[in-house]
Amino acid sequence: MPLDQQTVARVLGVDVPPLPAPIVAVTHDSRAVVPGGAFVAINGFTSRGADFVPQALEKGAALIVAEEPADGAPTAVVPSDRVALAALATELAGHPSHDLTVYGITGTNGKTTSSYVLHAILSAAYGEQATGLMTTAEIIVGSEHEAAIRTTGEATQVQANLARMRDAGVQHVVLETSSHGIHLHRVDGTRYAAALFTNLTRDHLDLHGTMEDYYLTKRRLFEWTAGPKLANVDDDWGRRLVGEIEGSLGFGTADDAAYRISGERTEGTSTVFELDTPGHGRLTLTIPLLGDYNVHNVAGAAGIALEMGMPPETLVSAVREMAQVPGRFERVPAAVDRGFEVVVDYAHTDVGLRLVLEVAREVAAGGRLICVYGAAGARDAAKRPKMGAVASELADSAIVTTDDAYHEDPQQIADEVFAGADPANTQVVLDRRAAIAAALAEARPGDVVVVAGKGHERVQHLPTGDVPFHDVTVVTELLQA
Ligand SMILES: CC(=O)N[C@H]1[C@@H](OP(=O)(O)OP(=O)(O)OC[C@H]2O[C@@H](n3ccc(=O)[nH]c3=O)[C@H](O)[C@@H]2O)O[C@H](CO)[C@@H](O)[C@@H]1O[C@H](C)C(=O)N[C@@H](C)C(=O)N[C@H](CCC(=O)O)C(=O)O
Ligand SMILES: Nc1ncnc2c1ncn2[C@@H]1O[C@H](COP(=O)(O)OP(=O)(O)OP(=O)(O)O)[C@@H](O)[C@H]1O
Repeated sequence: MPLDQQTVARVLGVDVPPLPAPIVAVTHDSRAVVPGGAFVAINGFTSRGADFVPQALEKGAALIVAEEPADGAPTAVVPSDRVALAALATELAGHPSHDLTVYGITGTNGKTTSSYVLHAILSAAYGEQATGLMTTAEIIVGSEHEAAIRTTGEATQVQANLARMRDAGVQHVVLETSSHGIHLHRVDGTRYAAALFTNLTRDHLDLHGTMEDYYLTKRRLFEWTAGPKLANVDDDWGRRLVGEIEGSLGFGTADDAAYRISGERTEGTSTVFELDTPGHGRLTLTIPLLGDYNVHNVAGAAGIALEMGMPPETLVSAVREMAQVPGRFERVPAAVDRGFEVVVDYAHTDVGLRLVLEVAREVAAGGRLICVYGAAGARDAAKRPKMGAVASELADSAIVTTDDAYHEDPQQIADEVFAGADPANTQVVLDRRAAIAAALAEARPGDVVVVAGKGHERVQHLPTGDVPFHDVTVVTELLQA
């Protein structure tokens, strides 16, 4: 609903200049301004929103919102540009989270997988049309799927997607909530009904500086959530969270976990485990996913579902029937004819890489394990040599290649990765397609090739520009060629 001057002033908590007409839209991007809309000029990491005010005015902006007055433009001066953006976006969208049940999932690793698992459980219980999902991989509204750009979009996108879901009749929404999302106020104005914390390991220190700050940022999701809150108590930070936030429960293998995992075993391509629950006794869950970490991902999602009142029978059948998660230990069908396995996985930290290679080693049984991987540019560089060390330790043959280099030199990144690797089993092939081709050429029946780092992604960000690249598609093309 358009916002008149009085409403804008109330929402922002500051004086607002007279408006020619109620504000119809809000954006932080001058290129996306519509006539009669508000432009929030954000002081960014790389540029100043203030520099784009003339463009916003040219496009018909009726109001500028900024931390500093903009010369010659009607400006509402606010204490925080990003807080203001979220407040206006939420008001314009009509506070959609108040009409929805929103499940927030945070943590360093496992957010996307846990989100898909919870979405699958909710879809089984309430029907596909009643559920929605916002993750790194996709945005799902009922039966419509679209590729996502980021884990947690800007507040304008979050609120617009929630509104879209509400208007389409969706009732239950799983919202993957990154620490960037929390820190940069992208989820302000979202009311969470339940929250899940998967774990915390070193990542994103370029934004947070310290692990303590990273933790405190994620903790805010639990502070905001009145309903059920579950954290992984096998993780020290998760344990701390349960201790600090009243009403939160633990899940994991630890004896004191409210939702306790035990008896994990692999049966073919499935994993079976027991989940002791506070309200429904012991459940046996069979999941089409491999690896300890996926047992944790399912246990957390299952705990949240049960805490929210899901019948246990629905949960048990939902996780058994759930589909593969895009780009998470995704097996490429075209490889099966050749007698080996190619697995595409989103692991992009040393911790993630270790986990996926350990599972792949089990799948390989007596075969060789070949790993193609790289590290992203413009992100925490300290993990690069660690990834090199992990790949050399766990794979028989490792090929360092280019991930998303962004503005960084791919050779420089590869050198930093290689510095931690064992040269005896590691080579560098910078071109990602050529690296994958080299790995496939090496593979023999019984081997497992892991292509790590990009998972579901369909674009590679290079210093020379963005190019289409989807690991599963490239592997399939190379195998069919
Ligand atoms: C580090 C980070 O999060 N950066 C975000 C930040 O960028 P920024 O502050 O540097 O923006 P900027 O480029 O300096 O521009 C400043 C302002 O000018 C505006 N502008 C810019 C150009 C123009 O022509 N007109 C205009 O109005 C921009 O829209 C922006 O509002 O604000 C921008 C707009 O608000 C975001 O798009 C941008 O996300 C970038 C694309 C990004 O890559 N973010 C990643 C790191 C991210 O958020 N990842 C998390 C975590 C994923 C995980 O868990 O691993 C995620 O949730 O996806
Ligand atoms: N619970 C977990 N603990 C540790 N590692 C995990 C866990 N779940 C998944 N992983 C590893 O991390 C990779 C990414 O998984 P997933 O996409 O579910 O996490 P994410 O938190 O969404 O990541 P991102 O924030 O980067 O989008 C997986 O491919 C796997 O290697």
